[in-house]
Amino acid sequence: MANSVASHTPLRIAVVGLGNVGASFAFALLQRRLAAEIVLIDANHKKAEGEAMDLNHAVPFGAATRIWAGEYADCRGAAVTVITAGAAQRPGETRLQLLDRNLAIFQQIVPEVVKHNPDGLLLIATNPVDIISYASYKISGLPAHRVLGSGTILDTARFRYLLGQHFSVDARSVHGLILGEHGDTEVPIWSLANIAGIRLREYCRLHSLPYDEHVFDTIFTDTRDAAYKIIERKGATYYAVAVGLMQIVESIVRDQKTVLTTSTLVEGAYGINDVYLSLPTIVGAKGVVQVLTPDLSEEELAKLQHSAEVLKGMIEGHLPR
Ligand SMILES: NC(=O)C1=CN([C@@H]2O[C@H](COP(=O)(O)OP(=O)(O)OC[C@H]3O[C@@H](n4cnc5c(N)ncnc54)[C@H](O)[C@@H]3O)[C@@H](O)[C@H]2O)C=CC1
Ligand SMILES: CC(=O)C(=O)O
Repeated sequence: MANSVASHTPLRIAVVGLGNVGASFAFALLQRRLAAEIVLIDANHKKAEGEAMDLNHAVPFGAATRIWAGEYADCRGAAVTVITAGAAQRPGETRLQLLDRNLAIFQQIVPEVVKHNPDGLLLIATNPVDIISYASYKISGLPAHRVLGSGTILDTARFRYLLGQHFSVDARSVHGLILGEHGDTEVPIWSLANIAGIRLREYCRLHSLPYDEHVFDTIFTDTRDAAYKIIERKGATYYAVAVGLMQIVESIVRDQKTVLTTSTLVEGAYGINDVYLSLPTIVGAKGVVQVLTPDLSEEELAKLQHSAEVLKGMIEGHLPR
């Protein structure tokens, strides 16, 4: 019998925008050895070239990955195109204030990506991420399950970290959700936060700890305002979001079906329609596999609906109809 070599398409991930977030993401992706090929695209091609050179010099230390600075045509065949291009917040600036600048950039980028890669997924990190993800869905014409935003994955991680610190429990064993906008109207879901399935109020009772509303309020405001505090100190945030993006990509390329608080199109859940925001979402090879809708308290539901209204107001005021 003649030997045959199975045809094999190398797994390609494209990154558009090689600033703080894009470069950190590419580095995390390389270390995780998730992709055979990583193509780096930036309006500043020299920046992409520099990042490709630097990352390639890490290849002999472990990960056999082909990395290069490319053009949009190189998005062809990419399983996921991760877009982190655009303006970032300056100290004191809100995410929503970036909208018009980043919308103009996405009106150029998304058609280019989709022209060369109509079958891949888009993963957006650029802020305001919920509205830019919604705009990308509209501009691309792709089905919504193939356009995801990083949403509140970072806020959920910050929340779990701070709760872990408070309770002296590994953050990975603390379960909590931040839903809604990745931004000022995001909602902490206290009613479901738990350690080993034990709700926090009960956990405090069992361990003779005070359930101090003031302390928990501070944990939430520190979660919500973390980006402002980091940007004030070091100018930008990038490591944690990069690892979060890597986790989303991992769940896609390995079809892991991890539940992540990605930003996705909401169509009817909690009475919310036609807006991208974060709900717990099963993410797999096709992108969004299912959006989960756990029972929320009345207060949480009202805050989530308010968050949706704020995002819809921004969409109506800024996106072409
Ligand atoms: N979703 C999240 O949780 C987070 C989102 N972000 C957002 O990510 C975005 C990027 O942040 P940084 O990397 O810190 O910014 P950065 O300024 O370091 O990098 C932006 C990159 O985009 C490139 N770019 C600009 N216009 C472009 C175009 N038309 N085509 C291709 N590339 C273009 C620039 O050349 C630059 O390399 C910002 O909107 C920021 O707010 C940042 C952290 C967390
Ligand atoms: C910049 C941003 O969106 C964050 O760190 O949450």
